[in-house]
Amino acid sequence: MIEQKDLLVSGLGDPVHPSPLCFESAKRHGGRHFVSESERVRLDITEGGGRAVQTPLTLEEAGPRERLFFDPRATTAAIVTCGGLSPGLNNVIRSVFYELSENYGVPKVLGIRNGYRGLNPAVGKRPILLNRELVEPIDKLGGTALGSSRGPQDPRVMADFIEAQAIDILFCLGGDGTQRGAHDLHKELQRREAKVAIVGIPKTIDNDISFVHQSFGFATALDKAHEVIQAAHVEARDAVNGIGLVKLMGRHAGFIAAGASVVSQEVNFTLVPEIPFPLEGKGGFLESLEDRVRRRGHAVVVVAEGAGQHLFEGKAGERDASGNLQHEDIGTYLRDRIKAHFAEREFEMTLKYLDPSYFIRSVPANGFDRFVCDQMGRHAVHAGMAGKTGVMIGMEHGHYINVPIPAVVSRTKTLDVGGDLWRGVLQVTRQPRW
Ligand SMILES: Nc1ncnc2c1ncn2[C@@H]1O[C@H](COP(=O)(O)OP(=O)(O)OP(=O)(O)O)[C@@H](O)[C@H]1O
Ligand SMILES: O=P(O)(O)OC[C@H]1O[C@](O)(CO)[C@@H](O)[C@@H]1O
Repeated sequence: MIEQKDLLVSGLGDPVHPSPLCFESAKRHGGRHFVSESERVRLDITEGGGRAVQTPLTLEEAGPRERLFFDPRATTAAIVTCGGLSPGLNNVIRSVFYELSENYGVPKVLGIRNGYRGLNPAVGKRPILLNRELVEPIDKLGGTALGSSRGPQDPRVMADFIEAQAIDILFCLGGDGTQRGAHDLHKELQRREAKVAIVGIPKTIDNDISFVHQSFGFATALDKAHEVIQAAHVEARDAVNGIGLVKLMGRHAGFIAAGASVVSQEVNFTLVPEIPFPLEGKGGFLESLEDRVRRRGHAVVVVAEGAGQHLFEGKAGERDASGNLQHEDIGTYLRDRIKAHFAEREFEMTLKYLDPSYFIRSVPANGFDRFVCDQMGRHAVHAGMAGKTGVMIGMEHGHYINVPIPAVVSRTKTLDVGGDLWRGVLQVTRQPRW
């Protein structure tokens, strides 16, 4: 259960060391980066009896602080990347490294190999000492220079390793699972009264992490998904009664499918996890698709990985190493159902199925994401050096913020089906309002 105290940003102790950053210069540019502003938001938390209550949460603006908890010259930091890939991971690693080593003067930054696995010496590779030569070129590359993994590690074993390596700050780049792992680790270190800062940096192309308006990698994923949708549109348009069906990632949330549909403007049906749709019958997906093809000669359908799972009820899905439910493959299922539907009606049709899943997340970050990564990495360093712990860098209302991890993982962000993005999708697709 989340307690009120979990909703406050934890600190390791009094920050006593003067910061080497130039605050006068920051002030001349508006001072926004070091004046801590806060705002009130409402947070849904579930208490004992499953009652959802609304609790006000004070958010703290991220940014450099005048006094630090750690003496930069005596600090050891480490970076770990976990979960699935996302464009921009290397950019964040680079940004964290440069902010630490060049702006704060931290002498030792370790790269933890292959996610939390690298914090368990029994199964993981040894950390690498990051240096300028290694880190300098990685921003041009997709993936993560440190490697990643899924699957649990014992927080006690990880805490032992962190203490043995004398790591003062650990930056955990990953999705909601990674942030949960970071929280467990933070709790274990707190229990030991170890002065180690755990700072999360949100990573997901799915954009489903709370308190992050737009996570890094999402914009790049939209660019790539858009290219594939354009291909599907051209194929559908130039065939006789052509249908282009594109499956995109999005386990719990339809942000990629919805965003890419709006970017493309050529999509006629967008199917997302948040809105169960009727497959058959009048007004259902198949009938509506047939109607569209009869009227316009072609159609483009975008389906998110987590959509339509109600169609598989009763089937027990498998789980990955981290415990994430593996969805039934809605893409190939729809492909086969669409073909069967048109065959039954003896309605000639050509269907092209495109599944660009890994293509949209393994590529280098685009310009916008590179910018977000740079800022996120630097804010994470400011938080860590100030001794903030159990926090993740978020972004709300145009401000980077330090958010307590329990608040982050207390809810999953999903599409607001009454919001602007979904309204945009409905306008673009003109699909039925299921
Ligand atoms: N509830 C949890 N408690 C502690 N650790 C967890 C939890 N869930 C996941 N982890 C750990 O965090 C790491 C990454 O988790 P996971 O594979 O779920 O990816 P993720 O961070 O959610 O990213 P993605 O969005 O790509 O799925 C794994 O090592 C996993 O074991
Ligand atoms: O094949 P993997 O690595 O498990 O990744 C697939 C998952 O990664 C995600 O993109 C999240 O990072 C999900 O949308 C998807 O279900």
